[in-house]
Parts: sequence; C-alpha cells; structure tokens
Amino acid sequence: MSDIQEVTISHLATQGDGAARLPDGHTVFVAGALPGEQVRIRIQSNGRGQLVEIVTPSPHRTTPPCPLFERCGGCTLQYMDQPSLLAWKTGLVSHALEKAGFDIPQDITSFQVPPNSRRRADLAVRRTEQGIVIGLHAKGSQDVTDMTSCAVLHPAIVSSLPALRTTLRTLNAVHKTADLHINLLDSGLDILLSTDSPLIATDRQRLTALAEELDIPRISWQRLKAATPYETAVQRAPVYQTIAGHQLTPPPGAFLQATAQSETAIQQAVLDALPARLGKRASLIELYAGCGTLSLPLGDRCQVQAYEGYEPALAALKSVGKSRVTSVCRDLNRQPIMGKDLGKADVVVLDPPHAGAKLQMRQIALGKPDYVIYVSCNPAALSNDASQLAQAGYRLETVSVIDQFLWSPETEAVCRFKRESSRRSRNALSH
Ligand SMILES: C[S@@+](CC[C@H](N)C(=O)[O-])C[C@H]1O[C@@H](n2cnc3c(N)ncnc32)[C@H](O)[C@@H]1O
Repeated sequence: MSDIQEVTISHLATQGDGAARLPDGHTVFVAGALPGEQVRIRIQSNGRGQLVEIVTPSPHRTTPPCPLFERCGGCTLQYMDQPSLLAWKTGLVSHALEKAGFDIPQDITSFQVPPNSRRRADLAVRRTEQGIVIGLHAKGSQDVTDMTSCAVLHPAIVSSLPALRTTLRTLNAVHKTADLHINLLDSGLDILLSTDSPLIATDRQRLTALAEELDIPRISWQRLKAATPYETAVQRAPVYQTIAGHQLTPPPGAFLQATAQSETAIQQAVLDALPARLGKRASLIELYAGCGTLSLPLGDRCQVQAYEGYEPALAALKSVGKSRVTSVCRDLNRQPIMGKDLGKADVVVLDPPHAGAKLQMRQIALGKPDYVIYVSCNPAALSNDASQLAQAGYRLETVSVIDQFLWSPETEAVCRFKRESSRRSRNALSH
C-alpha cells in the first residue's frame, strides 16, 4: 500500500481532526481536513495522515484570519467557517449526552462569541538570544510562538505585549522562563507574573514603571512551581469587576468566563434552566462557585448555598455581602457535599473544572434533587458525569451550547436534568 492515499473525510473527531476510512478499514485522522473534503494524505508511522493536498475543498473552508495560524498552537480550527464550527460543537455536546444515555431535546440553543473578545490569557514567556518571547506553544512543540497578533484575544491584551516584552527582558526574575496570566477586568489589565527566579527590588521598580506606562492597576508575582502564594508587586489603583451588578475584587489569576459575552450567555442559560416558577422557599446549592459569576444572579431568584475550593475567589464573593447567597470554602474532591444534603435542595447547579466532578456527581445521583443544572467546559467529562444522572433516573430537558473558545475544539454547555418521578411535592417549586 502506497504511503500516499486519497481519502474522503467523513467527520471531525473530538479534537477537530478530520476522520476518514482507509481501504483496509482502518480510520485515519488528518489535522487540517474538513468533512466532505477529498484529500491526499501521507500515512505516518503513528498511523495518522499528514495532509498533502486538498483535492476537493469543503464549502465551509475559510482563510485563517490570524497571520500566526501556521505556527501558533492556539486556535487550530481557523480554517473552518464560524457557523460550521458552532454546529460541530453542538454535535459534540449532543453526542456526549447521547453517550451518557439521554434522549436529546429537539431545540438546542447556541451562542458564539465574536473574534477578539477573550479577556483571559495564559501565556508562556521565554528568554531567548533575541529577547523575550511571549505567546502560546507552537504547534506540536514546547517552543513558544511570539504573539505579534491574535484573532481571539481582546485588543487591550494584545497591545500590552510589546511593553511587557521590553520590561520582562530587564527583570532578574525572568532567568529563562515565566508565565503570564492576564485578566482584562473592568478596572483594566490585572497581571499575575510567575517567574523562575526571585523578584528583586529593581524588578519591582521596573514593574511599577510598566504599570504606569500601561495604566495597569495591579501586578502580582509568584515564583514558578513554588508552594508560596502570590504577592502584590505593584498596586496603583483599585481592582474591580462587576458581576451581575455587584462590584468585587477578583484575586490575581482569578477564574473568569472567557469573554464578557459568554459570561452573560452562561448566566442567562443557567437562569433560563431554573424551573419555571421558584417559590420564595426554594433552595439552591451551587458547587464550584468561583467568584460568584452564577451565585450572584442566582441569588436574585432564590436562596443560594455556594461552595468553592479556592479561598481567595470565595473571599471576593463574600465581600459582596449578598444576603441570599451564603458561601463555604470546601474542597469538593476531598469532601464532596453528601447526597442527603443535596437531596434537600430543589435545584443543584454545578460548574466543575475541566476534569469534571466524578465524586460529587455520585452524591448528586444518590441525593436525587429534583433539578440538576450542569455547566460544562468539557463534553467528555460531561458525558461521564451525566451518565450517573441517567442511571439515577433523570431526564435531559434543555441544552445550551456556548462557543466561548473560538476556533479551538473546546466548548461550554449548560444542561438541565430533571428527576423523572417526583419524590415530593413542595410549595417551594411549582412545575
Ligand atoms: C469552571 S470554574 C467555575 C467558576 C464559576 N462558576 C464561574 O463561572 O466563574 C470551576 C471552579 O471550581 C473550583 N474548583 C476546582 N476544583 C475544586 C475542588 N476540588 N473543590 C471546590 N472547588 C474547586 C475552581 O477554583 C473554580 O472556581
């Protein structure tokens, strides 16, 4: 069999590679190919197909908008038009839920963020002979592609990179490598710099000058891989972010939903997923609450008991002092909320990290609250977790797909599950 083959791509696999059947029956994965395309590929020793030529391009193929597309490993699916991308992600979520054992509702709502809207960046920093490089890892490599342009990040973040390069070059703290976590808050850029060497006094002065130049309210610092927490390197002005009408101060490196638009869409999808009429006595348990992106709008509708494992995030939520939201710091992997407590709630909302919430889900399935609203950033984890709900007798009622990670295979989804047979009828909930 020649190592060059002509194949037709049947579908995209979960990471966005085109999949095709070879004449011998094996499936081959081809990065850069779209469904329906006839392509020539070179079969590699690892069994993957390297794209050699697109014989018949898909009508959904488009020119990648970012000049760094060929090098940067960031947005691997830029050659696919945005409607097709959203349709594919919707299919991924449906497939994950079907695999978990659910019938899929007819109407799945979906939303996609615009380019240049991402307000959260995790960037790698390398010192090279030519100077400081800041960006994402290059395709299939540990090298960093210098981010001279970006089609997903907010322009306020991209335009700060030249000054950051200049300053980081002068820092003792950046010996070879560093990480930059940048959040674009209502108060401006909030930077957490993690470096491989200590921050000395002149470094602080240089960071202060940088903060003044770019009008950055706060720069925080921590040593890479050290157990010690971050410290404030520069604080020039108040740091704040408004969530559902409440102003709070997120900690350095805080988790925020990727864009302001997707935050609103996720909040709305969760509110829409609440049972139609929640009585005054209805109670809601929220797991993995962060700084309160969901707790605060939910607190306008009912009593919320919020749990979060990261104390600084919880402190930001507590600072709001919203009376209908009580919050507790708890590591839900080590100490999940038990089924008997979850079963007393009318609704459980959870928004776990990428790995999902296996242990916590077991308790939800045991406790059987009437409604479970699951916010997921990982269809594979959603599928595993939701299968426990399917086995516990829940029905999938609504699904919203929010594409907040444009041109990457990641996607967000909000799903409402309802326990099939109601155990109780309470005044708190009207169905
Ligand atoms: C996807 S974020 C969601 C945060 C919040 N719902 C939001 O929308 O901003 C997941 C949250 O889970 C928290 N978390 C991760 N592991 C945890 C654990 N073992 N126990 C409790 N919280 C955890 C993280 O700190 C983070 O705030």
